[in-house]
Amino acid sequence: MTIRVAIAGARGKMGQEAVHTVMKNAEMELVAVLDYKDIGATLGDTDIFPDSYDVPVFTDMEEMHDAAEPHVLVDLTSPEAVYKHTKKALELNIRPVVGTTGFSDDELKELARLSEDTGVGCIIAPNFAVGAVLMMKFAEQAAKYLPDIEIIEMHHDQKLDAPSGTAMKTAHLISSHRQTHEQGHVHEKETLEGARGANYDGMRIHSVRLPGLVAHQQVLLGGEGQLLTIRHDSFNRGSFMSGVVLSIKTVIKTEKLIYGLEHIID
Ligand SMILES: NC(=O)C1=CN([C@@H]2O[C@H](COP(=O)(O)OP(=O)(O)OC[C@H]3O[C@@H](n4cnc5c(N)ncnc54)[C@H](OP(=O)(O)O)[C@@H]3O)[C@@H](O)[C@H]2O)C=CC1
Ligand SMILES: O=C(O)C1=N[C@H](C(=O)O)C[C@H](O)C1
Repeated sequence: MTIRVAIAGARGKMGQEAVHTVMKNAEMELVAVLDYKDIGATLGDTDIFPDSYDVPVFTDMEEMHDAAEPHVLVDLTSPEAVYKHTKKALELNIRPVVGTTGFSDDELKELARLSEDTGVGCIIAPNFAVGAVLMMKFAEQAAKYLPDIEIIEMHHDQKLDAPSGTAMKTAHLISSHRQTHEQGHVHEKETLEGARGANYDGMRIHSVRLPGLVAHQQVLLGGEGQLLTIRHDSFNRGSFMSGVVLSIKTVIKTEKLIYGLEHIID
């Protein structure tokens, strides 16, 4: 069966890479693009893609569903749009593969419930790069032995959400093996607000935003006289594409919400 794929956010940095990836994949067909702006009738009408990319563009998901009948919606948009898109897709029986970050815990719970109720599979992957998933898993394991942890995530300066979805997911995984405890000195006091970063169960998360960066994270685990640093770098957005392809192929066989690529990689 050819998997009929739609992409939301196709004009973006990740979206462009995903468009080319799906177009090149023999097991998939890019049948539609969802945008919120009028960018022309097809992707080829934009300056970004070759004229030959005659993929229809829709601004309404229901219209897209009726006309293009996609099996999967890959969402690479913005924290503002993603919850609404994912919910709507589940209601329309389109399986979401979501790379967009910035969900609240309540939104994730609500989408998991909706996916379970409808039996429509959904994959939400805060990071599609296999190396990043390994970094998170290694940190999760190491936290059992070195529970004092600070996460430093570093991204390009166009990123809208902070902390990154990867940092949030890392903290979430680690917290399952680490007793909640405050770190640093009990009388510690910030003389400049934010100096100690965000507090997740006592773990600190620091977000760096600079031009030139793509996506990078270090997990620092401190112990008596020692420091373990687990680091991952994505130098380009090609690093995420094998995870996008795997997620599209997996979501088709899934009937519930899966949060994190670690649940689907071998
Ligand atoms: N899971 C993963 O591995 C990765 C996830 N990401 C995440 O993916 C998301 C996109 O990242 P990136 O490509 O860098 O961001 P970009 O800003 O480059 O791209 C987002 C695109 O989505 C468009 N967009 C915004 N709202 C809508 C909407 N309602 N419908 C359709 N399109 C919309 C934007 O259009 P306009 O600019 O005109 O508003 C833009 O073209 C982010 O949340 C980022 O954190 C990024 C890399 C890897
Ligand atoms: O915005 C990005 O670029 C990225 N976003 C994801 C995140 O928030 O973790 C994944 C990756 O870090 C790149």
